[in-house]
Amino acid sequence: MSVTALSSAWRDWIRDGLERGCSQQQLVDVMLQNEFEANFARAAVSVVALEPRGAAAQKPPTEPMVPHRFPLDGNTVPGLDRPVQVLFRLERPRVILFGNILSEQECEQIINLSRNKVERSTTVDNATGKSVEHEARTSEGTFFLLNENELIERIDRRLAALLQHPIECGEGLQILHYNVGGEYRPHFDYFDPNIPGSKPHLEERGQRIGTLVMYLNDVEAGGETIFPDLGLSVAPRRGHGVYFEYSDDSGTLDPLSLHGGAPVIRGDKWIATKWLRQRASR
Ligand SMILES: O=C(O)CCC(=O)C(=O)O
Ligand SMILES: [Fe+2]
Repeated sequence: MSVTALSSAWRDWIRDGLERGCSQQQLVDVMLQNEFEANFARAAVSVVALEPRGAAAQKPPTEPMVPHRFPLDGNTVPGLDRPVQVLFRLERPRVILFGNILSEQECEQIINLSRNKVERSTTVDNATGKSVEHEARTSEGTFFLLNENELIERIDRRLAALLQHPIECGEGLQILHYNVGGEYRPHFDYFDPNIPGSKPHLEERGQRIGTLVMYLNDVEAGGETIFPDLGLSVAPRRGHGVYFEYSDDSGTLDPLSLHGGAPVIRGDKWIATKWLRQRASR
């Protein structure tokens, strides 16, 4: 199945690409790699190319994106290289639990590639924007660059098609490992625009707009992803992933997206997180 609807993220991506000097054909080629239908991709690029500059600023705020981004035929998401299921969906804020995003083997492979690389996790310092260790985040972690190897490339492509967001506008996969007692206390994933430390991040790639937390193993007890203000907790299950959004098309941030990783009670917990950004690196 091909993608036949243009999200605002793709529209912004086309506009940015044109401003950076990419040819229309280069942009169309990337869209084809991301499962867009050829005529649609060509039309979309030429329409955006004809829009007056600064149109983004004049665009009226639109409704928060709605689940039609995931055209459902039955309860699986079509157009991917494996049958990803939708297990539950909350409309506002958007929270979707997907099943079967990753195979058992892919989960194992990611854990094995990460086991010797993980280091104590950090958080973004409010004042400086630098990464610092913090008691609120007692996990260890590592990153993969976009398309770092064949496995990560396959997964990044799948996630771009699933979330209908260009690969370049995603951050590299982050891997986290929590031992017993390890947790990530409730926090927002978006950069708080009122905090000086957010500035370099916002200038570089814009705001974060959504998060997909994928579970790489089953956890014997604890380790749920919790949304305290929604009264929602998601139990980790290998291959599943919980996706949530916190910024609508007009850039309004949603504090209901407060979330965390509850302490692991028994066993350990491995996750892979994909953060979506408004734009690619400049
Ligand atoms: O551990 C979890 O379930 C949540 C992780 C998380 O919030 C994050 O990586 O930003
Ligand atoms: Fe988070």
